[in-house]
Amino acid sequence: MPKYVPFQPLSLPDRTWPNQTIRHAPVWCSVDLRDGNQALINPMGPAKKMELFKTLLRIGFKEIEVGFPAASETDFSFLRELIEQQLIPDDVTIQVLTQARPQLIERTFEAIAGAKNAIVHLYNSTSTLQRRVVFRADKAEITKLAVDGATRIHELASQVSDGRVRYQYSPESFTGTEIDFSVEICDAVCNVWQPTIENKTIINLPSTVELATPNVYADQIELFCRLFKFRDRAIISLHTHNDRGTGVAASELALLAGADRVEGTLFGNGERTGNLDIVTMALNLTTQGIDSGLDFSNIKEVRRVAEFCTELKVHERTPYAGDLVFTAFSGSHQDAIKKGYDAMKESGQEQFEVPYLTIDPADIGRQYDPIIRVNSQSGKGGVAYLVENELGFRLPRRLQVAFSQVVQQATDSTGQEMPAREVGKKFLETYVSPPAELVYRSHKPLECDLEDQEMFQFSIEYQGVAHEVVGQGNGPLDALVHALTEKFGLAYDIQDYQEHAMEAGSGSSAAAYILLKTPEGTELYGVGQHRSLTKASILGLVAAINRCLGLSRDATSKR
Ligand SMILES: CC(=O)SCCNC(=O)CCNC(=O)[C@H](O)C(C)(C)COP(=O)(O)OP(=O)(O)OC[C@H]1O[C@@H](n2cnc3c(N)ncnc32)[C@H](O)[C@@H]1OP(=O)(O)O
Ligand SMILES: CC(C)C(=O)C(=O)O
Ligand SMILES: [Mg+2]
Repeated sequence: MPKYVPFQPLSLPDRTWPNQTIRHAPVWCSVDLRDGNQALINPMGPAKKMELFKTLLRIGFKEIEVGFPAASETDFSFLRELIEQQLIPDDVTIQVLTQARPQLIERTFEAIAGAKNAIVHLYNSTSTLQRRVVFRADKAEITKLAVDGATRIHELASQVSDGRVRYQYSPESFTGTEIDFSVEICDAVCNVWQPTIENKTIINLPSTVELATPNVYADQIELFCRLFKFRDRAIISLHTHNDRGTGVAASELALLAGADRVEGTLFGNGERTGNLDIVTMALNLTTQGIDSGLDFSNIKEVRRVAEFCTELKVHERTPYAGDLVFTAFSGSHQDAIKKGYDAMKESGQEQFEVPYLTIDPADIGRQYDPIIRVNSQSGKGGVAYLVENELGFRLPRRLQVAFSQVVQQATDSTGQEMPAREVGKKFLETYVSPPAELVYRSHKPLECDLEDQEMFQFSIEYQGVAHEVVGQGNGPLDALVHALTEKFGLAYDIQDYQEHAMEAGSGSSAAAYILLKTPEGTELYGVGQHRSLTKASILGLVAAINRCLGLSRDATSKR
């Protein structure tokens, strides 16, 4: 006998769910304070429970499972505090879990006394495995347990006069239960509760343990809905766990299969590998243009509260909320993200279309400036994005390539990420203010008789000595190059010149990019920035010359 036996999926060749799409949000129920809490190393005390409860209200949950009051004094008194202090808004229903045991049910009703709206959630396990090893009971005995529990709940609920009590039943371990038996036991419970179209019962079909691929769960839900006699008088609820890492997928596919409601927790906290991550599922809907009804516009705050209350960290790669999910390290991703943002800016379009990003980080209170980070895997796109973001320089393509090599050398040698500010600093010290043998002070135009030519006098310092040099050319840059060649024998050719106005906020100055070629054929960029475009250009040229001079200094010192 093999140690692991494959799950035997049911046969549903005429399944319809693959042809469906999700068009609206389900009813959400948070089980953070119960299923999430029961799975914590340090279960929440009253203060943490209250903080999380208030956060769940702010997010917009209208159904919240607040505990298992018959199992825990903390849960019981928390519930009493919520009710007695009138902390439950009228449009919010609290839910409480109980096993199908009379004393526990009675204690549960004591806990909810005075609540305006409550769901009493009854469960018992129905799977073949649990029937055999835990309950050692046959189907009839398991059904009797559920029916007796449902009956006691019905009796106690009929005595409640000051609030509305709704019913929920979970055939726990539904995924490991034969569908016929799940239907049979849910029908039996509903025969007791007699739901109506106006007063539906919630039938929660948990993937208590995720045993198979998510499509199998969807088949189970679709078939259950077809066979269940009370389908029209029931709200079909999902409750997935994440043992195979597909808790979200299973809930999404099962919604296609006809479910109406979903239980889960923030960031998927819960037993073992966790519950359904409601944040992910809700924001997946947002990315499809569907209003989830939940507010995650400040996801950092939601995460802070969840981490504080559960004492568990949200992983860096957790969808939407993780530290690294709006960060692209690799070059081609960075390049594409930059181009995507540029294209959106240029076209002014509202539709969010940026490669590699499914959601606008700003919509969930995150910023996109730390999206791009630079390490040795990065390329020109990301490096250029950071320089533009940090300093306002829009680098010409060849300069992007050149600077990304400078950054790569630095990150390769340290093996570390280079933070945005460091990238900016590296850019400035490499291209804008490299070590200066030549310093520009000022310039003034002189009379020039030659057509298409201009003459200038430049005040400069070269190797620590002040000079006045005169040169002529087709503009100030050409004139300075000629003056320096004549006076000091500095023979560099301008290969490329580009400029742009810098965006408002950076002092409405101009940036100029000068590519110089040395007599040996090396090409080096210099960059200038100034309120005057002419001065920005001269400063860029002087920076490029200083880089050329630095290169020959290095070559001499190596000889
Ligand atoms: C999948 C889920 O998340 S289910 C929710 C699980 N959550 C919790 O259990 C929360 C905390 N639970 C507890 O503190 C305890 O289990 C209590 C207080 C509820 C009950 O405690 P105890 O009575 O000491 O017993 P314990 O939990 O060990 O009980 C197991 C017994 O209950 C029976 N049982 C288990 N679940 C159920 C159920 N849903 N309905 C009826 N009986 C049940 C078992 O068969 C077993 O019976 P046995 O003693 O005859 O063998
Ligand atoms: C109590 C039930 C719904 C549960 O938590 C589960 O089956 O996972
Ligand atoms: Mg659960």
